[in-house]
Amino acid sequence: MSQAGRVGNGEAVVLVADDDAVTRRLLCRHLEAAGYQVIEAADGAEATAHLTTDLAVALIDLQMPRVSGLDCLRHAQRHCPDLPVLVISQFSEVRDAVAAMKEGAFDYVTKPVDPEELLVHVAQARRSARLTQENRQLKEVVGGSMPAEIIGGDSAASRTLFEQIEKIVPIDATVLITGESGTGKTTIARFIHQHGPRGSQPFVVVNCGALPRELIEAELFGHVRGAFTGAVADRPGRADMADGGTLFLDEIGDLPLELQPKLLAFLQDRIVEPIGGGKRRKVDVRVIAATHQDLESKVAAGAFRQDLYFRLNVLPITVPPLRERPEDVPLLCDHILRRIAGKRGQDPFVLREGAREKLVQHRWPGNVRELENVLERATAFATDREIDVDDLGFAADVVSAPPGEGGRLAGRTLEEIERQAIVETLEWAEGNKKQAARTLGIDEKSIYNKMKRLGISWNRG
Ligand SMILES: Nc1ncnc2c1ncn2[C@@H]1O[C@H](COP(=O)(O)OP(=O)(O)OP(=O)(O)O)[C@@H](O)[C@H]1O
Repeated sequence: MSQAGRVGNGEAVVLVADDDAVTRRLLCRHLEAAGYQVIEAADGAEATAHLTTDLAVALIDLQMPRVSGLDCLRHAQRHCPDLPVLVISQFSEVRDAVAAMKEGAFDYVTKPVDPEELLVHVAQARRSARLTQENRQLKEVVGGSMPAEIIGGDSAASRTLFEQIEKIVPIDATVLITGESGTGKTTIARFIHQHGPRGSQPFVVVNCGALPRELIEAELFGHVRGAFTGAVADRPGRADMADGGTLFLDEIGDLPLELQPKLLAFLQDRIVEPIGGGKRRKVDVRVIAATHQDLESKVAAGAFRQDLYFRLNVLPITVPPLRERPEDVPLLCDHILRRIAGKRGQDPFVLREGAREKLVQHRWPGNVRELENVLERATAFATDREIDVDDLGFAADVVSAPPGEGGRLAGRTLEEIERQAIVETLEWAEGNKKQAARTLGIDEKSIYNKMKRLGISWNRG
């Protein structure tokens, strides 16, 4: 059961999910009186069906049948990460509410809910979500104007890469950047944008791998009010926001097959057509796409359209993995260490010779991002300004053990075994956490939590 109330309070829509009809009605009445639109859900399953990015706030009771409040919260975090969730709990369940906050709930309200308090919480949640969203959008748009530095050039592989980039920069055509995770594809995309003819215009990112499939089209092309459940206002897409500048399609290999014809049509005529039949608008954007996947194999396997691949692959760039350009490691280390010290307002760190050698020899399955993480950690733990091998925190024996050759399990702690399983799977998945999580049979959030707990520094950002 769901119903919309009267429009007001900036047309903000609040989802109220509670199986207790009396409480639910009461909450709805308070919110409607304050001018909010309200959508009701009588259990967790109904609530998850209504969780969309167009909600302003979700109020979710922790104890609900079918799908628990905690699972609704998790669903919200996966599908609409910017949506603030307020959990409702009995006073006696405050511990659960606090646990929900640890999982990402914005705040909690206890039953019986005080109307004044409720409205304050909802207003705070909205304000905070708006700030986060604006911040992120700003970062994504103006991020293109923060100078992108590409360090390297001591290896033949990176010299060839730099020559390619230099040639591509002034040509205002579509670029396809391929390479393992963490090799610098996004950095190169920004660099090309900044130094090319559109450098003063926006650089707008759409991460096709991070967005749930049902949201990608709306993010790209926008939607009109009423286009789908929860689309309560017109919203422009990122292709619109990029007008005049560059649209960066990250993880293009993850674009679902059913959306590929739409992107192809857009690449052909640059016309943005919002979902729900809004006004068609021509935009002027340069497209740069990137992927860590082998698109040719995906085409051969029927998972990526060949015509789209050809449209994207106008100016191809392949970024070599760091292990194929070890000569670049010292340069990168100096650059990263300078950046870390600058950020912390400290004097530069010095890499001792042994540590430098170790870093050059490492295979870097997570590439430059892994190198950054290792150095961040090493500088945090170094007792003086000098970084030694021990500061690198390589669980060397574990990390370098090839998959399946980790030795006998008996005599080792579960934590060690878990750590090894994660590290090896990440290596195998070339740093791709989504893929590693899938292989390990856990969800993506769990792999992040486990990595944090076990101190594995393999962040993809
Ligand atoms: N050549 C380089 N010079 C300086 N910094 C670099 C270079 N390559 C990568 N980096 C740094 O490494 C990190 C990862 O780079 P980036 O995000 O561009 O990689 P990516 O290939 O886009 O990764 P993913 O596939 O995971 O999105 C960034 O912090 C970036 O600044």
